[in-house]
Parts: sequence; C-alpha cells; structure tokens
Amino acid sequence: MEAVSGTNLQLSLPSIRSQKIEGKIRRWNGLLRLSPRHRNDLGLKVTQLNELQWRRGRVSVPVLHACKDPHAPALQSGNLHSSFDENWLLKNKGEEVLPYLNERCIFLVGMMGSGKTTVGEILSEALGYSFVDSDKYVEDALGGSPVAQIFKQFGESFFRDNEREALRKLSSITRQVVSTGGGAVICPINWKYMREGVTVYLDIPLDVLARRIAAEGTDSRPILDSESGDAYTKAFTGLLSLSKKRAQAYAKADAKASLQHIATKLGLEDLSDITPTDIALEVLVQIEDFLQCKNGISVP
Ligand SMILES: Nc1ncnc2c1ncn2[C@@H]1O[C@H](COP(=O)(O)OP(=O)(O)O)[C@@H](O)[C@H]1O
Ligand SMILES: O=C(O)C1=C[C@@H](OP(=O)(O)O)[C@@H](O)[C@H](O)C1
Repeated sequence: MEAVSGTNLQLSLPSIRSQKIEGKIRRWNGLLRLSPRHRNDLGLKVTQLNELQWRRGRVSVPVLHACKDPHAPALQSGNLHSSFDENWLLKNKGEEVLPYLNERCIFLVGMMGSGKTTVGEILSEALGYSFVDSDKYVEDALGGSPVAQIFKQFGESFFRDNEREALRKLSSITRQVVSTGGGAVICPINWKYMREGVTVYLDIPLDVLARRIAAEGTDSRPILDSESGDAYTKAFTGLLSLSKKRAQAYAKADAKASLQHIATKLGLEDLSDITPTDIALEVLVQIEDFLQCKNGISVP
C-alpha cells in the first residue's frame, strides 16, 4: 500500500487510474490537485464532497490518505460542481494562520500593480480583518486629493512624509491588512512601523506588472508618468528602473509570495491563469511558514 499524507479524505488510486487521471495529480499545500485538462474526468470517487474545492477548472481534494489498496473504503461520487466552494481553501488556511498572527497586521509590499489592494481585500475577508490602502489613507488625510494630484501639487517628498505618518498610525492598530504604496519600502523608518506586523512581498514579474498598468493607463501612477512611449513601454521602462532601486528593500519583507513560484506549484504555464485568490492563499502559506519558524515550529 502506498500512502500519501493529507488531511481529510480517502482516495482509491485504482479508481483514479480507471479515470485516466493518474499522474495528473499534484501535491500542493497538503492537497492533491488535478490539472485543468482533467476536470471532466471527475468520476473520481471521494467522500465528504463539501471538503472539495472547485476553482476555474481545477479540483483540490484534501486527503487524509491515498493508497493503492483496492479494498479502500467505499467511496461516493457526486456532483462536484455544486459541491465546491471556491473560497473554502482560503478560509480554512486563514483560520489556521490566525492563531499564529495573534491579531498582528499584515503589510503587503511590492511594486505598483502587484496586486496589494486586490489580494489584500481578499486576505482581509479570509481572516476577518479590516482592509486599509495606505494611499487611500493619505488621500483622505489630505482632503481627498488623488495621489497623482498630491505628487503634482506638492511633490514626492511631501507625499512620502504623509505616507510615513500614515504607516506610523496604522502600525498601532491590530487586525488589519494594509496595502502599502509601492515606494513605502524605501524609507527605513517605515520598516520599523511595518515590523509591528508581518510584511509580505508580492513578487510579480515586470512584464506582468507592465501589462496590468498599461491596461489601466499610467495617469494615476505619477512615478511612471515621465517615461515616454506607448503605455506598456512607459510602464515597463519605469518599473524596470524602480525595481533595480528597490529590489533590496523588498527583500527585507518577512515573507514573499512569488507569482512564478505559485505557477510552478500549480503546474501552470500561463501566469495569467493565477487568480488573486491563489495569491492570497500563497500569502497565508508563506506567513504561516514564517511565523512557525519564528516560533520554533510550535503549534499554538
Ligand atoms: N492576480 C491578478 N491577476 C490579474 N490582474 C490582477 C491581479 N491582481 C491585480 N490585478 C489587477 O492589476 C491592477 C493593479 O492591482 P492593484 O491591486 O491595484 O495593485 P497595487 O495595489 O499593488 O497597485 C488592477 O487592475 C487589478 O485588477
Ligand atoms: O511605487 C511608488 O512609488 C508609488 C506607488 C503607488 O502605490 P501603489 O503601489 O498602490 O500603486 C503610490 O503610492 C504612488 O503612486 C507611488
């Protein structure tokens, strides 16, 4: 009998074989995951259907144990589509990580367009935390002018002073996910504030960032607005130069969620197949790893 560890279910490998999906199952975060091509092969027989997760053509099956034993306990089949809850996995991981966080905040750092706001909102929901965007916090503190306007009217250093003050205030509040501005990491004192919580770097390839920013336009991104060329070239050129200056600062984060690494884990070739929820889950996994190491792997 060949066993594979996991958490919830029992699978019979002979039944997997008969569905011609053997070898297409990958281990990931203690789960078995089927590749998109095999989503229609789901005669896969499992128990506890509510524990399965269906997400954009992939199925995650938490397992206690998988074995080659043909006498594995009788397994039931069912309508998997209706049974999957896309957010189950995230919520579950959130609950697992909460005791380690012990009410501390999460500060997301990364280049503009890396998804700090998008992923941060999803994370905050999974954890039952509130969500704060530090750019928005600065805008509100200055009467509602957009960041681009603040840069234009008062200059970058004025904005950085206000960003610093925002992070100082936010660092004294618990149970929140903070999406920081892409340049917050360059100011050393901001690290002192952010170290009150856990810092996570969203590591996204520059071409992906440039595509996202080009789609939105660079008008709201004053720091890229001086570059010339089409929207993608402007974005890519500006991001390349900023990333060189900031790489060391981002590396100071406690944990990193890398798009490339997630793609490798999930067996995805196309990075655009990775959803913000996938990234939020990876953030939680990395936070848990970081806090477990910090606590000497003691389960709270
Ligand atoms: N994983 C993702 N896949 C595709 N688009 C994304 C993803 N994460 C963010 N985006 C998009 O990229 C843009 C920038 O995201 P945002 O969360 O505002 O980044 P940041 O807060 O880091 O500047 C938005 O249009 C958002 O919808
Ligand atoms: O990288 C930067 O220097 C900046 C990033 C922006 O935030 P986002 O990263 O949320 O876009 C905003 O703070 C400002 O335009 C400057």
